[in-house]
Amino acid sequence: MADSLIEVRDLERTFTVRRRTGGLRRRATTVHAVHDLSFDVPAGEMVGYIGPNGAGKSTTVKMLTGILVPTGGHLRVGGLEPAVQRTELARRIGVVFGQRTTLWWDLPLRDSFELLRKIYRIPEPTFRANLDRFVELLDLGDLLYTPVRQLSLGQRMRGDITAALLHDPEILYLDEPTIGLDVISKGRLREFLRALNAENGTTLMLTTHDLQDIEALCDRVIVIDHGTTVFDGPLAELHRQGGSTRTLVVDLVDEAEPISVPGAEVRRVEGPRQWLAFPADASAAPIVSAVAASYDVADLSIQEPDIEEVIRELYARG
Ligand SMILES: Nc1ncnc2c1ncn2[C@@H]1O[C@H](COP(=O)(O)OP(=O)(O)OP(=O)(O)O)[C@@H](O)[C@H]1O
Repeated sequence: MADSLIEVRDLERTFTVRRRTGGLRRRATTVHAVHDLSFDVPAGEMVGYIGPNGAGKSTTVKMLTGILVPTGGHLRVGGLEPAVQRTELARRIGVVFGQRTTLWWDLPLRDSFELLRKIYRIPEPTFRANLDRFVELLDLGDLLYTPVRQLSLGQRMRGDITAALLHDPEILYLDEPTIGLDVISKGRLREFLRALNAENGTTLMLTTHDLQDIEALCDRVIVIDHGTTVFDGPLAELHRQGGSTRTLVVDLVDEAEPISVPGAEVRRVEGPRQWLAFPADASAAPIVSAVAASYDVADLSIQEPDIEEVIRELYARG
């Protein structure tokens, strides 16, 4: 695809590992961490890259950032070959790892940022404008002179995100950015990332086990398992393929027999409350009308499909 910012074709990465076969013997075996992987990401997209443990997510991101060399296939990021043009690529990408920091542990945040300015040769006006903007948006003002090791996880994450964005990267890779954060911090971070994408057009590739991150941020999801794509499409399509359902929760005025209406099926009854499942891509309106027409209803609510369930099914099938 001509206008893809990230182009991955038939990508392969194998590792040779020596496994004990009993006694002192070891036999070399080949692990296919990434196998026959293909996808494209156009500029400005927010993509969720998910899969079970050991699926090959980190290996893919390491190849995309040039840390690892592919053993086969084709890979271009912004027209560059990551492992060969790693320095050039570094100026165009930002990387954030939820589990470890790229900041200098003993230095105040401000000094870490200053070092990054020098490393990336960020022009002074760009640096100052970006720093001011992110410090304000991420509420870092009071923390600039605190050594990184004294920051809480949420504060450190905001520092790491600022560090990854000071040089105006076109692509931001985020690996478990909300891990360990409380609900409020997660929400603020997601809001910030949405705004970054909308205002700067930054392409986001998000690797996470937190599917709420995906639901909050990504229109598109790539699911990999055993190193290869098992799903690539909109989140809504993932729900559809997973055969997922929405649930209409009906509170009747009095207890009654299970409700019988076309297009929905009673899954549970507890006193006057009944849970009716219907296909996630169907409209709730005719079901709500049918229930209201035939029963005395005190209250109604709709529960959205459980994405965790959908993903679990997909992994189980793979
Ligand atoms: N340096 C390495 N040497 C040998 N095997 C490796 C190496 N790096 C990764 N692997 C193997 O490749 C496979 C994919 O690993 P990878 O770390 O990419 O998975 P992941 O999807 O990121 O998993 P997680 O969600 O647990 O982080 C695993 O089987 C892993 O053991």
